[in-house]
Amino acid sequence: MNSKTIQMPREVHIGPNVLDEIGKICKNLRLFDEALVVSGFHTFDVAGRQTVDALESSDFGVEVVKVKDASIESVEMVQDKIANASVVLGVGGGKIIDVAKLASTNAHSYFLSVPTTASHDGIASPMASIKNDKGSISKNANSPMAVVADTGIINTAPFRLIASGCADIVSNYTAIKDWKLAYRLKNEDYSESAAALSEMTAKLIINSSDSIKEGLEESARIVVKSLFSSGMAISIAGSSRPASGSEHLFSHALDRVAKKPALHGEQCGVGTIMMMHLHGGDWRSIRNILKTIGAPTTASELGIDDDDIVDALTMAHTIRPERYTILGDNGLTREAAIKLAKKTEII
Ligand SMILES: NC(=O)C1=CN([C@@H]2O[C@H](COP(=O)(O)OP(=O)(O)OC[C@H]3O[C@@H](n4cnc5c(N)ncnc54)[C@H](O)[C@@H]3O)[C@@H](O)[C@H]2O)C=CC1
Ligand SMILES: O=C(CO)COP(=O)(O)O
Ligand SMILES: [Zn+2]
Repeated sequence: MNSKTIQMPREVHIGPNVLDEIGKICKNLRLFDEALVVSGFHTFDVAGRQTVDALESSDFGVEVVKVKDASIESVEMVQDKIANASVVLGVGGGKIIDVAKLASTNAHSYFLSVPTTASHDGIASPMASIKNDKGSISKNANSPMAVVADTGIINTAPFRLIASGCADIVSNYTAIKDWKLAYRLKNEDYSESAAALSEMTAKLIINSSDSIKEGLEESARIVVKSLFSSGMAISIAGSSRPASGSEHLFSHALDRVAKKPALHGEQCGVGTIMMMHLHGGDWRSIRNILKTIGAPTTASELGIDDDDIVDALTMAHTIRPERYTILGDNGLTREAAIKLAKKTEII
């Protein structure tokens, strides 16, 4: 039996105003002197400035770099700025955290994940989804040393972002079905524990769907903890397989074809409805759960043209050819894609 290394965050700080403690958190982790804060242009105002102030009040020298996308160029730009920083902090949404995560890995620096929204399950995972002109590449990275999730800040984000995070978790259902299929048909490595954790996390969100409401700090806390658990399933598996299957391939394809893509989790949620149908599962219950949460369930709710949905369905299998899913090696024909999207009332 070959050996396996599982990386997980050492600490998770979750609650209102934990961001004010980030300087002390870094010192307790034996991180000193210089820090690099990576943020988005908007999220710097949301939490980046506050992060800098808290670090400086703990005698850190702080440099700031702002990025706008999750491209390899952004990763390299951040990497070049790490220099003497003992720690890199990603303060923002999924793209910001992924860029900071991969840049710090490449520069052999420590990384702290400071999510400003609960919209994706990359806050604690050891993966970074980097975009290129062909789509999205899931790259191995180091898990964050710590996650500092200020639910006071996360709770003030537009509720659409939290609903998107819930949809990203619900998508674990079809991801696991695809993973089991690849295990049976292609003898792909499969982890029962990672799959069980991933499915349990999705079940938790489904069972809480009635109580996840806008403006409730408790809702933000429930979703952050679920996103964290989903990230742990990715850690145990050593890949994004427990949380990323055919529904994610559809979302990554949409990112390429849509004029204005929706949020990652929103697209994955709609993809889950259709892929659950392909798996012969209860797609209507997935749709009802997403409706209860307040996540999109149709092309028009995503703000995406019907043709783009069909185009993304027909090219999804090409996004990551090595990842076998219900889409098979040749994917959907255009006619089958139209039929699927209509049957599930996406278009
Ligand atoms: N590495 C991993 O394991 C995973 C990575 N991902 C990646 O994460 C990305 C999706 O992340 P998202 O956060 O959904 O999208 P995003 O990072 O593209 O955008 C988030 C948006 O929300 C805004 N925002 C963030 N916090 C806010 C706040 N408190 N108030 C107001 N606005 C706020 C940001 O300015 C930005 O416009 C995708 O690239 C996806 O591939 C998703 C899941 C797992
Ligand atoms: O989005 C993810 C899990 O929710 C990561 O998946 P990818 O590996 O498809 O980028
Ligand atoms: Zn996802």
